[in-house]
Amino acid sequence: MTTNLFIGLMSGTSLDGVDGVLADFSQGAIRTIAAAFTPFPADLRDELMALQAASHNELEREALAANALALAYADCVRALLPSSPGKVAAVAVHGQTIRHRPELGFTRQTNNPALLAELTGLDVIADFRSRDVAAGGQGAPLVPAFHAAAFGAPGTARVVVNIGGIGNISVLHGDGRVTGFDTGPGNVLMDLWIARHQGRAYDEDGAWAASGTVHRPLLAALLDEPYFALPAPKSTGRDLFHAAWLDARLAAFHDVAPADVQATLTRLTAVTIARAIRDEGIAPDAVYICGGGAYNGALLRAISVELDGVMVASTAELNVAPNRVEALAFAWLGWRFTQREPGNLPAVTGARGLRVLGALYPA
Ligand SMILES: Nc1ncnc2c1ncn2[C@@H]1O[C@H](COP(=O)(O)OP(=O)(O)OP(=O)(O)O)[C@@H](O)[C@H]1O
Ligand SMILES: CC(=O)N[C@H]1[C@@H]2OC[C@@H](O2)[C@@H](O)[C@@H]1O[C@H](C)C(=O)O
Repeated sequence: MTTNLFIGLMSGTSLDGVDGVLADFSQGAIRTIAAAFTPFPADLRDELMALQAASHNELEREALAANALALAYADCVRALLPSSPGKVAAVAVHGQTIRHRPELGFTRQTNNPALLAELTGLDVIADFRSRDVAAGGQGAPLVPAFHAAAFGAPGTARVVVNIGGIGNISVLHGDGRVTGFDTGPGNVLMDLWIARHQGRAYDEDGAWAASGTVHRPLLAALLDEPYFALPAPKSTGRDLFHAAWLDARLAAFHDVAPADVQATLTRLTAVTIARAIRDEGIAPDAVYICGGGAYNGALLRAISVELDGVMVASTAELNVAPNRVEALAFAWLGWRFTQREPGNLPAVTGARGLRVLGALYPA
């Protein structure tokens, strides 16, 4: 019997591991049944990081990394299956973005969906972005359609902000329109800086940033990046916001203390998100944050300050834990694929039209 039970798997630009959810989309509802997180083994994380830029023998190394990635995805599926009340219709898997160049006509989410189908015995739906790019779109962000379905309230203007490695906003206008784009760095630069100075993967609750002071001239230099002023549709990734990008801008600021740099990078994320929201010209009832950045108290406080007077909360207020939203979005996109319903929003990605997103690897 076919069910509306889907597993969604997301491994994003933070390169921390795989977020998975088991969800039920019966009768138009969006219900999370279980969630799991499978961290990447250190060697896989290192290799996926190395594959973000041109390097030696990368064709073979990408293929091997894709195989290892499929093993991590299969582990996450195995952690979820015991919670399933019935047969899972499909696993919808994002893959790992290693290159995102829509302006050149491609985006690459490395993956081995055939191996994942083999390992799980389940239908696997993969490669959600390339059809939108083929239709002239950015292929990203894709979550706005899901944000509208899950968090939209007719007549109410809301903004949903995903703060992963990269940040992206979904603007749910009161009249039903949905707009959105990538704002720029989410956690990626903060993660990089704390790893370099303290050997930690991220700044827990933003405590290190909170111990420092924002350096205004450095903030201005960072905000000078042309990406921030580009009109939508636009999307970005580690292709632009990487260590060399940061180091080039820090070169003139050698005397700034590391904690002050962290405070400034945290403020950069807050300012770019707040400006993006303000530039949409709406007065939202509330701004809801999801993604790992929702667990960074210093960042949330900075966003509140920048959006003076607007309520800032996490999507937990809308009954979805912030770290489950993206995986749930891909489960939903998988369900849309099986219904042959479009997953993209041309107003967001710039594609020529609505498209069914994904490709099926049968069980
Ligand atoms: N307790 C916490 N305190 C501060 N930051 C946190 C915390 N938990 C998670 N994060 C941040 O969230 C990041 C992971 O976020 P998430 O899983 O949403 O990103 P992603 O899905 O990989 O990225 P993207 O959405 O760009 O594809 C971590 O790298 C870290 O920077
Ligand atoms: C190319 C790519 O992988 N983009 C990711 C990345 O991470 C956040 C932001 O940049 C967003 O554009 C997208 O992910 C989410 C899930 C999206 O497509 O909506």
